[in-house]
Amino acid sequence: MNGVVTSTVPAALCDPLRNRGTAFTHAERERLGLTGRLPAAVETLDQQAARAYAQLGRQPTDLAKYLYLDALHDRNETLYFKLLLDHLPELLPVVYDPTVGDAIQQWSHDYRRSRAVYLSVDRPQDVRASFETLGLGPDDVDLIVVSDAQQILGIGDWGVNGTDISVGKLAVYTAAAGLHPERVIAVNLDVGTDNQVLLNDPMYLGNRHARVTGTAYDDFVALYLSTAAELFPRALLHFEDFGPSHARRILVGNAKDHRIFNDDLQGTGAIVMASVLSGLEVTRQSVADQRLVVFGAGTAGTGIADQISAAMVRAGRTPEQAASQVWLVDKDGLVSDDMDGLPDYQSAYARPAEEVRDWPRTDGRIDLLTAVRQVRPTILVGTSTVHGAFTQEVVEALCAGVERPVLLPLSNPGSRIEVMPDQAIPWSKGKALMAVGIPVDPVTYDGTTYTIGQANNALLYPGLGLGAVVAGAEHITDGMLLAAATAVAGQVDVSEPGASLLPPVRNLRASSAVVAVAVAEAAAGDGVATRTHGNLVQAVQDAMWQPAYAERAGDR
Ligand SMILES: NC(=O)c1ccc[n+]([C@@H]2O[C@H](COP(=O)([O-])OP(=O)(O)OC[C@H]3O[C@@H](n4cnc5c(N)ncnc54)[C@H](O)[C@@H]3O)[C@@H](O)[C@H]2O)c1
Ligand SMILES: O=C(O)C[C@H](O)C(=O)O
Ligand SMILES: [Mg+2]
Repeated sequence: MNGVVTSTVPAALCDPLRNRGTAFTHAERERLGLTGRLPAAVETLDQQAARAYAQLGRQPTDLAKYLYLDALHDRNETLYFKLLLDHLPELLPVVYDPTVGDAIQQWSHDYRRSRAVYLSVDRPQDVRASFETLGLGPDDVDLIVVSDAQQILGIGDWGVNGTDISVGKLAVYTAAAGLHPERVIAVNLDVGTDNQVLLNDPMYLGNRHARVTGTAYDDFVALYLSTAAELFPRALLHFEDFGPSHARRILVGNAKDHRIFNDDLQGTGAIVMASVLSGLEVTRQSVADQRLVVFGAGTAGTGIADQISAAMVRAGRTPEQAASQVWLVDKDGLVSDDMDGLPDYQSAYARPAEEVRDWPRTDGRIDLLTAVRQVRPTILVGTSTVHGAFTQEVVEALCAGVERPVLLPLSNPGSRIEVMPDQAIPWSKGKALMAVGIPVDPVTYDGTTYTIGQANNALLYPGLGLGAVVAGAEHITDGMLLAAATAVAGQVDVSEPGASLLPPVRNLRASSAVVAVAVAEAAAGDGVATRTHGNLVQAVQDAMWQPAYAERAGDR
């Protein structure tokens, strides 16, 4: 017995939420059974952070940095978030997009451990027990991020490797908006994978069969939803990176009964709405008068079309008029109503075949360039995953059509983006009002420096989630999404030439707090709030977890 005890790492050093390593005082070390198990120095969190940051700096690649931070996350959560928060613009691209995409591709090879919950379609009887192992009660969980990893970023199906998109999204929730790290759960729904590389990789850690589909898939998602909602009735259920055929169906089918949020549809739609609102500040136009072309009409693209057309309706258009100001271009070209087998999320915006009968075609399709020439869009969005799709010709045609087009190539990661700003800004002669999904450097053209905002849902969903939690919102309403978008756009001053359309990542905590207040107000206005607060600004501040050691070691 003795031998076992002395060779075991003490519990206080193993629990990442309680561990404070060399910051434990001597009295705490004694109380927690750590006497003699740490070097003599007693450090502050700042001293530890300085060492960790130096260690991080010695990692040779972003992927190595990701793995270093991942291990730190599993060792000492306070220190991890301290580091993240102190260096957010530098580290967000490491723990999140784009590096998380590389990490996911390597995940089974790099696997050490993770606190995520893995739910296997082959063991539905384990779903409840898997959550119960966490030892959390009905009031203990604010948020669960789940992914079935069918459409990770723009890199497709990564099966159980996609676990880290849930982990990464949660890290951003905590870093950006102070969601309490102990009150959140990352979940992977392992329904198999159609990724042949994974299925033939001896290291692959997930279920080694094709994705289940049909009723078996639907039943498993329903089981997840009902179990999570029953065990953690206050939790917001965030869906991430589901495939296009499932994402919308799951959201629409369950929005009435569950506190459910789809980030790729709703979060992306809202951050794009924020970019558009800022762009309209520059052009001094109404959203009601916009013409939107979406290239890549999947989950994100149609979510964006929904949000922008909903805003047109709020600005006075009928739903039919709003839909008539949207054009979708997908693999088979411009989406028109004579196409066979259109998915429902595209058919809502299909153009009448009659209207486009005389438009020029290439190989029978109306391509993006033609659509841009014909429509003269005021807003062009890219969510296609097709790198380079916004060619010089397309950008020039866009600028020939309107004075200051809004240009949003949003595909992630960088290897998928439709065009980089350092190309598009000169091609547009500085006219395009741009934002992109990944962090990029400013572009100087003709004496003006253009700061490119990051139209990534990460600038929006953390504040949205925090606001929903503070309000105890039963649903995420369109009003809450628009409030979030308006609050984000309200934080930028676009009067200077080249100004960013979105607030900078370095202000993300403050920006998220502003979003949270607006969202909680909208939740109350829409009648979905279950908690009221005398002073909402203070309530939001109080709800934001800070990376600092609690008074008494061992307390969380
Ligand atoms: N910036 C953000 O916040 C954000 C949010 C969500 C998604 N995204 C990005 O958007 C992209 C799409 O994500 P998704 O979840 O919507 O994926 P998705 O698979 O649901 O949609 C992609 C769509 O592009 C279409 N497409 C593929 N090749 C095409 C081509 N050659 N021409 C025209 N259309 C083509 C597909 O048919 C599909 O409809 C990804 O790169 C993702 O990272 C960005
Ligand atoms: O995860 C991101 O970086 C944004 C978005 O959710 C995506 O799927 O690309
Ligand atoms: Mg996503």
